[in-house]
Amino acid sequence: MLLVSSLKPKVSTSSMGPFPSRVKIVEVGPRDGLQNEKNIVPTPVKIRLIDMLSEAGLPVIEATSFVSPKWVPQMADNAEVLKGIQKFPGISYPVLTPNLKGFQAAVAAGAKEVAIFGAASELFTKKNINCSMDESLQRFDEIMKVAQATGIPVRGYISCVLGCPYEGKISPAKVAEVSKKLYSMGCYEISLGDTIGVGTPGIMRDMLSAVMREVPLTALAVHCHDTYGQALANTLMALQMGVSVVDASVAGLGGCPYAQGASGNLATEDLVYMLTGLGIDTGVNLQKLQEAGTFICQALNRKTSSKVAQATCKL
Ligand SMILES: CC(C)(COP(=O)([O-])OP(=O)([O-])OC[C@H]1O[C@@H](n2cnc3c(N)ncnc32)[C@H](O)[C@@H]1OP(=O)([O-])[O-])[C@@H](O)C(=O)NCCC(=O)NCCSC(=O)C[C@@](C)(O)CC(=O)[O-]
Repeated sequence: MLLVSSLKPKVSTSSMGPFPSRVKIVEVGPRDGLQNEKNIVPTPVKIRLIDMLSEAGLPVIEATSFVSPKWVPQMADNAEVLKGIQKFPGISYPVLTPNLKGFQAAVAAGAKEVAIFGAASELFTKKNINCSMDESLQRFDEIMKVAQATGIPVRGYISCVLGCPYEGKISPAKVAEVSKKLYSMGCYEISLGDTIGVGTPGIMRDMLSAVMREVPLTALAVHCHDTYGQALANTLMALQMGVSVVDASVAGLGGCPYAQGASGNLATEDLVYMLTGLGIDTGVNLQKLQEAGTFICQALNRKTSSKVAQATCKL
């Protein structure tokens, strides 16, 4: 016979409130989803994908990144992509900028919002953007000063929040410290990335509890990769703790080229399906989103990683 005490959840639920009534989905497929693709995706395909995602009603679509083309050749057509997409009213099309050079190129190509990207790991920062964490913050500060002077909102990413491919475990205190720095610098939102998808809901809870002491909940987003099949569960934990901004990638595409072992992001289709089931509003049309997923998978000659798309596939 099972004792009642053994049925008690091990995870404390003291920090959990009701789910948010609305969730903002940040679609990262065109950038995070494609950046690791070996074969260069034709620019018109990238543009069509973003237009289809706009038609599906995603409120934020990360369009590309203004990084070194030697480091990430797939994003070398950043200006053409940004200039070529239809800009739907009410939808933001942010781009990644690692330094002032990238920021200036992005603005010249018409970017109205950018994202800087740091990490809670010294080794990952070196591998990803070739500098120390302190140097990265100096570069971000340079971007922030010009962005604030020109009225460009800046989002901040922190990678490796639940584990690092080079350093292993990352303490919640470290993530909280970096989050506080980026928020104090002026980032309007901090996206917490489980870059290699090693986290579990308990670790997510501990990390978020620490970050929430430094940054208002309304300024936090989660960005989960699905390497160990935990992305949806980790996201659900974040939602239960009050986070209302979630990054996801159509068809579950994605992965950072400088994070060994990184696999795809949480599939946007699966996220929308779960949120709809919970009665949480996203403004996204699942049917149109799936059409975008089918389009990009056909273009990449790839099977979708979205469970929802697999389940509803007519073939
Ligand atoms: C940061 C750098 C540029 C430093 O790279 P570096 O080699 O140290 O840069 P440098 O300043 O010494 O310059 C070297 C060359 O790059 C050029 N350069 C310099 N900056 C730029 C720029 N912005 N755009 C275009 N070109 C640039 C520069 O002009 C020069 O050109 P050369 O004289 O040799 O011809 C490089 O390390 C880089 O581009 N890294 C980007 C890596 C990347 O994109 N990673 C993936 C995104 S992060 C991610 O996926 C995680 C996330 C956000 O999704 C969240 C999560 O899941 O955790």
